[in-house]
Amino acid sequence: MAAMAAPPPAEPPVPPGRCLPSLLAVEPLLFLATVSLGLQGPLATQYLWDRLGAEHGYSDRNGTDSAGCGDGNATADPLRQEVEALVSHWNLYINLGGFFASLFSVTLFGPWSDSVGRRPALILPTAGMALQTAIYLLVMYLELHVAFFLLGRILSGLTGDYNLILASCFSYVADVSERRARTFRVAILEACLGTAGMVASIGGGQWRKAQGYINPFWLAFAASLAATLYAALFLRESVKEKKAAKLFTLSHYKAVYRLYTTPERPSSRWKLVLYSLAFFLIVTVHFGAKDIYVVYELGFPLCWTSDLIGYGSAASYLAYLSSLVGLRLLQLCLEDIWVAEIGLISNIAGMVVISLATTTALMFTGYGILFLSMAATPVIRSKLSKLVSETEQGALFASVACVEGLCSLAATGVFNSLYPATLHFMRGFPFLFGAIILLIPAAILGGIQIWDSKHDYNDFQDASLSPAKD
Ligand SMILES: Nc1nc(=O)c2nc(CNc3ccc(C(=O)N[C@@H](CCC(=O)O)C(=O)O)cc3)cnc2[nH]1
Repeated sequence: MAAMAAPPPAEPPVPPGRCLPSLLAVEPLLFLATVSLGLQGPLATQYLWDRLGAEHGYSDRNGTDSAGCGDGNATADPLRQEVEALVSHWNLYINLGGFFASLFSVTLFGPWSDSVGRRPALILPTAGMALQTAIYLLVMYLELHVAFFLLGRILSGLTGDYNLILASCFSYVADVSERRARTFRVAILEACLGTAGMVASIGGGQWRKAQGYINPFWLAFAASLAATLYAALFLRESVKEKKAAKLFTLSHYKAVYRLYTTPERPSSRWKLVLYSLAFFLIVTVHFGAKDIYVVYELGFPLCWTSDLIGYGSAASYLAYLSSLVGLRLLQLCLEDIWVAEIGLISNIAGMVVISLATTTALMFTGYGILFLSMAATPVIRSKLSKLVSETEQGALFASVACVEGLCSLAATGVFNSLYPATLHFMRGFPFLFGAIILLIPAAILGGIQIWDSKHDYNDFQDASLSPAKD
């Protein structure tokens, strides 16, 4: 693609008359919000288990951890099956409620933030998350009906939820980064996400075992409140030309629609669609694999105990950090898109090894091979961001956040039903399936790059001109 002569963005001015430090880093906010989310998810599921189990006279304190190793006794208990079904139904209602509420709000607030600035679009969803955690705490203290979980999630969904936080953070980074440095800045943000996930999942699990739900949930509340205060008091605005804009108008939805229908250049339209498709497939496979790691590791022949499962989870989160380092090093000698291809190869190879893993050593080898697997998504995010103008970043990342919400639903649906259906002929089949699916984004990214380089060749009519790097 020919380099557009975009000037590096000027640092946004510090608002006059503010005495508080004004930071240009959105990373701490994403870290706090992700810790809060990462603590809440498993704790809420576990709470549902114990509450619904107690209501139905089933008292297995270990809940989901005690699936047993290959003997099938634990899963054959009809009461257990009933509770399992209830928990997964409630989880599904809560997730669907949150998804549909945030679908409307993210596509409203995202484009709105292109006019009024990113800070309002960060304060609102973090406050919504704090409200949700507060409602969950009330449910736990007062033993209210679990349907209040759904209410809390829908209220948080209406303020944009975690999806809007992600969208606003990535738009923020796009606002403040130079085009060439963007991929790495996006990767840093993703690494924050991974580190926070690791802290929350390992710390949260141990803490719950020691003290129950309430205290870790207070931390989740504190983390989302801290994120809100950070956005309100410390974060500097990144949108350079703010203007007042009405919130409740259809024009915000139209801005998202326009992205895909009337982009600056004709070729941008199908590139947006293809990159989004590649993003959808990659993230769906990642979420889907995450969903079934634990059951896969608990079952025969791996039969992992809870501490090994903790190490496995840590290893899968480490991929965010190793991918960041790998991306930086590979960027020294390769174009971004080839770094993404290497990331996908690492992902495919790792998933194949995991699908065949019969021993602990082989399983960890698989996790090891996945060390570059998180390098592809920052490249795609950065490519997408460069296809639209500076004033459309909010709209773009809002649509990417919706794609990510869809990934979550698709992954849960496909991988959670594929696993039990293929258990009898190959336990690791869903991982192999994921590896095969990843060939599609690999082909899409390669195809676009080859098309781009041919296009540049035609434009310049000079075989010696190398394609511009962005
Ligand atoms: N089915 C399912 N499984 C999950 O584990 C899950 N986790 C979340 C928690 N939220 C999130 C959101 C974003 C990222 C994330 O890492 N996003 C990066 C990279 C995506 C990737 O390459 O996998 C990003 O760029 O958005 C992780 C967890 C949401 N839905 C889920 N859905």
